[in-house]
Amino acid sequence: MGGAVLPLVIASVGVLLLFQILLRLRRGASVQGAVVVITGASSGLGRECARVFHAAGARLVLCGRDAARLQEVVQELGGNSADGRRQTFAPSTVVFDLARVDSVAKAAEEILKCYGHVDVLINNAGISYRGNILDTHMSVQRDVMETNYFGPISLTQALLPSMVQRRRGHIVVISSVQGKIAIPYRSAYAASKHATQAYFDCLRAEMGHLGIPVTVISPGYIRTNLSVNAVTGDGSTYGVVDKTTASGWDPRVVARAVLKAVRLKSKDVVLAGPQPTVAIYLRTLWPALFFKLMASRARKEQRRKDE
Ligand SMILES: NC(=O)C1=CN([C@@H]2O[C@H](COP(=O)(O)OP(=O)(O)OC[C@H]3O[C@@H](n4cnc5c(N)ncnc54)[C@H](OP(=O)(O)O)[C@@H]3O)[C@@H](O)[C@H]2O)C=CC1
Ligand SMILES: CCCCCCCCCCCCCCCC(=O)OCC(=O)COP(=O)(O)O
Repeated sequence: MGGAVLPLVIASVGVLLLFQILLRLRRGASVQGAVVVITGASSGLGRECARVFHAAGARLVLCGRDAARLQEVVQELGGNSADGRRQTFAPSTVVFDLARVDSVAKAAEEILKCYGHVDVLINNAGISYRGNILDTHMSVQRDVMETNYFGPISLTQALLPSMVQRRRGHIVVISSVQGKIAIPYRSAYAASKHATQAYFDCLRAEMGHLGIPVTVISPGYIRTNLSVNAVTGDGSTYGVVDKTTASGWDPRVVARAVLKAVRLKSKDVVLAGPQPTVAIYLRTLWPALFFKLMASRARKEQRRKDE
């Protein structure tokens, strides 16, 4: 009996490893020719997603507030071309401010006019925040929520009926590790990302029987302009490249992971190192310890500011 255990364990580990390898090798559905809308495509992760999805043959609709910066991306990606192996397409652009809900419905109409339908919507645009709650204007709390939450959900709800009608489509949202754990001095940002996680989890459940997948992607720090563009408690721009941002993941790596998640129709993806990943588990499994660690982090940061 004892002699049979070892081979059984070895065989089980072997099967598990094989399963892991097969999971990694999965490529999923192609995005060749798919109509992919990317918000916040003028910089950072959105711009890298534009590069990656363009190279994979997607027909892009790039969105942002700044027409000139979007045109730079279009110029860089180039016109229609076919190299025998893959056809790529010149992107279209739609310029609008996600924080102005009235402009979002009009923008959705414009987006639909580009190709008549949308296959994948990537809600990527967002803004971060730095400040303590005591000194933060209520208007800042609302503004961050408009850009990061109400904007993306308005665009999603405006494009969803055409997806439901076609029984085809895929909704993706770039949330953050801070959609799963709340860290000090990020109230507006973490709250907007927690709301995002909740809304798109509800949407996934509601769209399940209609065959429209919903993917929530939660990255850790990425090397972009997010901290430079962040808003502070009085509404001014933070304007600093934080060390955490500067030492974050390469946006090209994150963009490739976004493409993979779209191809595999993944439901929920965390793209972060061991610390944030452990913190996410700790928040659920040992909340008392997590809260202690966050309080200590807040004290340290306050001391640093006071010095
Ligand atoms: N960088 C990081 O460490 C992390 C980032 N993320 C998330 O990744 C996403 C992309 O951010 P990232 O690339 O890092 O930051 P960037 O600041 O480089 O890019 C943000 C993009 O969002 C667009 N944007 C901002 N406000 C609005 C608005 N009101 N209306 C329309 N577009 C807007 C900007 O376009 P423009 O100004 O041209 O209008 C810009 O293209 C965000 O949702 C962010 O929360 C998640 C985890 C970590
Ligand atoms: C290996 C043992 C680890 C023990 C775990 C201790 C808990 C450590 C706390 C870790 C907190 C991680 C916070 C990560 C935040 C993050 O990645 O945010 C991503 C962003 O959205 C960045 O936006 P920001 O504007 O804050 O730069």
